[in-house]
Amino acid sequence: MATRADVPDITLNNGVKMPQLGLGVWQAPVDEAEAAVRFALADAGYRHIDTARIYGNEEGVGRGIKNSSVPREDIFLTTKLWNADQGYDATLRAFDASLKRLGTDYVDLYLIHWPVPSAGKLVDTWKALEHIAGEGRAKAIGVCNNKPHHLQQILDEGSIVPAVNQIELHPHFPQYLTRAFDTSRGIATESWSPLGGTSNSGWGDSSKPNTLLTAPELQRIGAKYGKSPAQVMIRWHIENGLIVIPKSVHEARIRQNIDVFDFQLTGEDFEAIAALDTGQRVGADPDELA
Ligand SMILES: NC(=O)C1=CN([C@@H]2O[C@H](COP(=O)(O)OP(=O)(O)OC[C@H]3O[C@@H](n4cnc5c(N)ncnc54)[C@H](OP(=O)(O)O)[C@@H]3O)[C@@H](O)[C@H]2O)C=CC1
Ligand SMILES: O=C1CO[C@H](CO)[C@@H](O)[C@@H]1O
Repeated sequence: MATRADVPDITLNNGVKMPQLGLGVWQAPVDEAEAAVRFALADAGYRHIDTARIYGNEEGVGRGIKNSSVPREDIFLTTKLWNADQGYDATLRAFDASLKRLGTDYVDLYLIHWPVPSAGKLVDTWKALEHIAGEGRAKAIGVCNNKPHHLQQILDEGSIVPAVNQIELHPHFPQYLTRAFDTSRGIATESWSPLGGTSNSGWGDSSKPNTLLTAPELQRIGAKYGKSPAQVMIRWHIENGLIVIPKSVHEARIRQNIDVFDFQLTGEDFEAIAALDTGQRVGADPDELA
């Protein structure tokens, strides 16, 4: 069984250490999130949880953390500012409300959820995150769903370089360009929907079935190591230096998804996975999400 000691840390650009693998909880109702978080922390060796205001389960995540009996300081907790709360003052209020729901007095990482170009509030919102970081109530701050031209606004007008850019990233959509930009600016890239996402996941017309979890190529690679397609994909993110947050609410899968530290992909495996690039997102294009 994998243990906490198996999961490497990524050192962020401000020196904060972030476990490279965590548990995502999008679409987990509050009670399921509570149970999944408790199990992941207390029984499966996870020390990193990814939630968001918009997931509606911050209370459950907070309770799961408390019930796990793992000390808060040993856990890396991320939440995110929702689009409707952008703007300097609204962000400060939204952050306080998230902390209250989570039952904690700090988060390890606070992220702006979408750039929302049509609102024109990205930089003001970023300045509020800088204020929160200055108070020590977020150990690190970052963004989600930023293309290089969104990040450039923050780099030009902000004082702190984002620690993390959390973006859609999986074998169908490997995001080479944004990854290269992030790396060149010292920003860690974190993969969302790292397994290709949940089928019919609520993205409206852009919702697509998950074809990666049953992909014959990933099954073939996994068979060599006694691993599932999900484990092959998680290993692919890890070996690519990406932070990865697979979501599951099932105990066996939560355990399976952290059991990826006893095998290594070969060059041929990487080539076969690279061939799965279709350029297809499962989620929204950040320039189109208003
Ligand atoms: N910043 C952003 O804009 C976004 C961030 N995120 C974050 O990223 C996380 C992960 O992305 P998400 O979209 O949830 O999708 P994932 O790519 O993590 O896939 C989750 C789906 O895969 C299933 N699954 C998980 N493990 C296995 C396994 N071992 N074998 C078979 N099926 C499995 C889950 O089912 P089950 O639960 O039933 O096991 C679920 O249906 C989110 O939970 C959220 O925290 C996600 C979207 C956008
Ligand atoms: O993280 C995410 C999942 O939930 C949201 C929708 O409800 C998305 O917009 C977002 O990117």
